Amino acid sequence: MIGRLNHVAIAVPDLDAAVAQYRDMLGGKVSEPQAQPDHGVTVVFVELPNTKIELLHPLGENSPIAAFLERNASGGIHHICYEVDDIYAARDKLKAGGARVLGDGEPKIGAHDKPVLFLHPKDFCGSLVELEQA
Ligand SMILES: C[C@@H](C(=O)O)C(=O)SCCNC(=O)CCNC(=O)[C@H](O)C(C)(C)COP(=O)(O)OP(=O)(O)OC[C@H]1O[C@@H](n2cnc3c(N)ncnc32)[C@H](O)[C@@H]1OP(=O)(O)O
Ligand SMILES: [Co+2]
Repeated sequence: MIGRLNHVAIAVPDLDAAVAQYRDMLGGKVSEPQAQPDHGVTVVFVELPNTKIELLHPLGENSPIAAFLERNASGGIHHICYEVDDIYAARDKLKAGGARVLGDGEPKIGAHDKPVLFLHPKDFCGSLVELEQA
């Protein structure tokens, strides 16, 4: 069911510093910051030849990454995003298998303008999983 690795997300306390580090020290190709108010984050993508790194910074009052950054003051790997061919079929299979689909269970439009869903980290080896419609 899961396909390509779309991105690995890193929550960062200082987005400008993270962008400078990825661009200037690591030589990465970085995007402009994109506000994602529906997701409570601002994102910057670092494009690698085989995947992307998503730098995440909280946006707004109830950001879902706020508690994570409180626990990880210097930042940390926050989620991994796999592509799936049919996000509704994937969701239904996961729910039937007892996995917790976060939020109201309906896909939201993600940073690539495609539907995304999140799965509870406690159900997947302690790692928050994002699924993105391929
Ligand atoms: C733009 C879009 C895109 O790419 O298209 C995005 O990525 S948006 C990216 C941002 N959006 C999301 O993350 C949406 C889905 N995320 C959520 O709904 C939330 O972040 C939760 C996953 C439910 C966690 O929320 P919160 O940290 O407030 O919950 P909590 O403090 O009660 O934590 C419950 C337990 O899960 C653990 N926990 C929390 N976040 C975790 C993470 N990212 N990775 C691994 N473990 C994690 C905590 O340590 C805790 O474990 P213990 O109980 O053992 O202490
Ligand atoms: Co993501």
